[in-house]
Formats: sequence, structure tokens, C-alpha cells
Amino acid sequence: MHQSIYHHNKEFVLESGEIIPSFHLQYTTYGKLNATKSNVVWVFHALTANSEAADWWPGLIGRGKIFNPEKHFIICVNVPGSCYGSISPLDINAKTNQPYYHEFPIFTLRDIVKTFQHLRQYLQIEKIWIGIGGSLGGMQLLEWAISEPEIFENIIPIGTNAKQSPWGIALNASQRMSIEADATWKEKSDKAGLEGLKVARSIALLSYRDYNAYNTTQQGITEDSRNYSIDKQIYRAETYQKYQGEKLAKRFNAFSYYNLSRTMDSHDVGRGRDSTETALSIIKAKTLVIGIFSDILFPPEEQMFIANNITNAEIHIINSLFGHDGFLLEFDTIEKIIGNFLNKKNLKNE
Ligand SMILES: CC(=O)SCCNC(=O)CCNC(=O)[C@H](O)C(C)(C)COP(=O)(O)OP(=O)(O)OC[C@H]1O[C@@H](n2cnc3c(N)ncnc32)[C@H](O)[C@@H]1OP(=O)(O)O
Ligand SMILES: N[C@@H](CCO)C(=O)O
Repeated sequence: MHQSIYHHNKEFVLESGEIIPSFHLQYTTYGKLNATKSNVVWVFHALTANSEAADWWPGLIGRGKIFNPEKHFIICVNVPGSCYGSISPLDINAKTNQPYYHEFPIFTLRDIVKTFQHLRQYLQIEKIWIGIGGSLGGMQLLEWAISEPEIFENIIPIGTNAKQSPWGIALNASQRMSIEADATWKEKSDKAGLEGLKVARSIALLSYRDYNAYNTTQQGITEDSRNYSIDKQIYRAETYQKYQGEKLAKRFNAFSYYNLSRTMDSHDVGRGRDSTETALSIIKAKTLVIGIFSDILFPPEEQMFIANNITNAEIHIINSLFGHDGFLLEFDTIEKIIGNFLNKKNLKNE
């Protein structure tokens, strides 16, 4: 594993028209580029992950796995706006000499892809054998496969969409409202909005799981409250929500979260390209779309829409108890589907 930072010390114009003096990207690589540079696997991470893809996708990336550093050159880049090493709201704004905080510009998916294209050129990568990503990662992948259709040989978008849905926007807007309602949110401090962030994660989690998941894992009351009277009992589903909020607040910040949710809401591969369908039809890569039946955030209909509009795309919808988060947990099933796809297409995986 190798971690690096790419510094782009030139002005960068965002889709909004805002100009930033420079940007930097934290990226992690596993394995080596082969002589023909034909073994690149570009992994795109989701909302709160980082560039260390083998850590959060251990069932897919690693020695003996389908994406194997002994054979492949695997790269994952932390998205601009996130808090794991790339340009972020906590960085110093050269114009004010203060952290950006609330002034951090929104990177659209198209802006993110443009920063990745600079990194690709810097690394002298001409072709990407496989691009793969779930959720926000899939959004990056689709946007890139449309803006540079010659670059990707194969793409595997998972649990994602081509345009953020009103449902997704409503969920993100509610999460932003919870951050805005935090009395500390207006403060210029790294810790501003952390209580609101906890609530935001709790709201988000409801869309990452579903009714059955909670029924299966969060029945009943906590051990501690077993002898309490009925009005004082504490429900496991409640402590779960609270715990998940606390857990995120320990490793993330409200500024990155707020901004990345705006990034997601701006997602529309059809913007300025006639229509979403037309945009998807530009993709030339062999495409495997994977969805999850229990995903209520990016439901199977959205996966079918993607597959129906990309020439010869293959689609699989899998079962998972974990809803949307199934893309981070159903390794065995996903690995098998990818393996079959590669075999069927006679794609060498050497
Ligand atoms: C630096 C970094 O860490 S970034 C990279 C890591 N993060 C990422 O990659 C982001 C993507 N990953 C994720 O979103 C998550 O890790 C997932 C979806 C893969 C898995 O989610 P998890 O939270 O581990 O799973 P799950 O929903 O089953 O919850 C289990 C946790 O809740 C706790 N829990 C379960 N039920 C309850 C309850 N009733 N009350 C309180 N806590 C509970 C468990 O003890 C466990 O705690 P732990 O995480 O400290 O071990
Ligand atoms: N659990 C994922 C959900 C977003 O797809 C994350 O935290 O990044």
C-alpha cells in the first residue's frame, strides 16, 4: 500500500464559476502498474469513506481477492470536500488565510471527476481496466465514464444513480437541516455542528437499512433497562441510532458532510447533455450494474434505468439484509458476480 498526495498548484475553475487557487488529492495505491499499463483498477469511495479501499472493501481488494495487488494496480482517491486528506473545508483558504469552513465551494461530481483526470494524467494512466464504485462512488464513476468514454474498458457501478432523486435530495436536505439546527454550526471551529452531524447520520442510517434490517437486529430493549419501569425503558433501536451518530462524529466533521451532501444533490449526468438517457448512452465501457433489492435509497429501478440506457449493460440485483449498505458488506456475492462478468466477457484478470 502506498499513500501519496497530488498537488495541483494551478487555478481550478469549478462548474459554479468559482475559482480556487489550487487543490490537492490524497490517494492510495496497491500493487504496481504493469509494463503495458493495462491493469488499472480505479475504485471510487462513498460518502464517509477514505482512499484506503482495502480497509473498507476487504472482501474485494487484497491478496487472493478479485482485485489483487499482486496482479492489479488499484487506486482510490479521497474526494475533494471529504476529511481524509484531499482539499477540504478545514483547509486554509489562501484568499483569507483562514480555514474555508462555511465558505468551502461545492464540488459537483463533474468537478470531482476533473480533479481525478488531472491526477490520471500526472500518473500517465491512459486506460482504466476496471472502474468500480458504490453510491457516491458510482456517481463519480458514471460521470467520468461519460466525460471520457475512451478511458474505461469496464465499469461496475453499484447501488447508485445517474441523477440524484428527489427522495435522495429530501433525505440530504433533512440531514443538512439537522446540522443547521445545531447552535454551534455558525461557529468557525472544526467542531461546529457536531451534534447536528450525529442526527444527520441517524437520519441517513434509516435510508441505508430498511424495516426488515431493524426488525432482525434491533428488537427489544437494552440489557441495562430490563428492570426499569415501562416509561423508562431504553429501546435498542434508539441506542443504535445514537451510537452510530457518535461513531461518525468521532471520525468526520459537519463541514465535509454538509458539502458532500450538496455534491450528491447536484448529481445529474444529463445536465447540459440533452438528457440523462443520452448521457448514459455515451458510455463505451463494458458495464456491469449491481443493485440491491432492499436498497431504499438507490432502489433497483434506478439500477435498471442505468443498465437500460448503457449499450449491452449487464445487471444483477442482489439480496441483502443491510439495504443500501449491502454494497459494503455483501462481498462474496459481489465478488462472484464480478468474477462471472469477467469470465463471460473473456476479460483477462491476470
Ligand atoms: C477512518 C475510517 O474509519 S473511514 C473508513 C470506514 N468507513 C467507511 O468506509 C464508510 C463506510 N462504512 C460504513 O458505513 C460502515 O462501516 C458499514 C456500513 C460498512 C458497516 O456498518 P457498522 O456500523 O459496522 O454495522 P452495523 O450497522 O451492524 O452496526 C454495528 C455497530 O453498532 C453497534 N450496535 C449494534 N446494535 C446496537 C445497539 N442496539 N445499540 C448500540 N450500539 C449498537 C455494534 O456494537 C457495532 O459497533 P462497532 O462499530 O463499534 O463495532
Ligand atoms: N455507509 C456509507 C453510506 C453511503 O453510501 C458511508 O458511510 O459512506
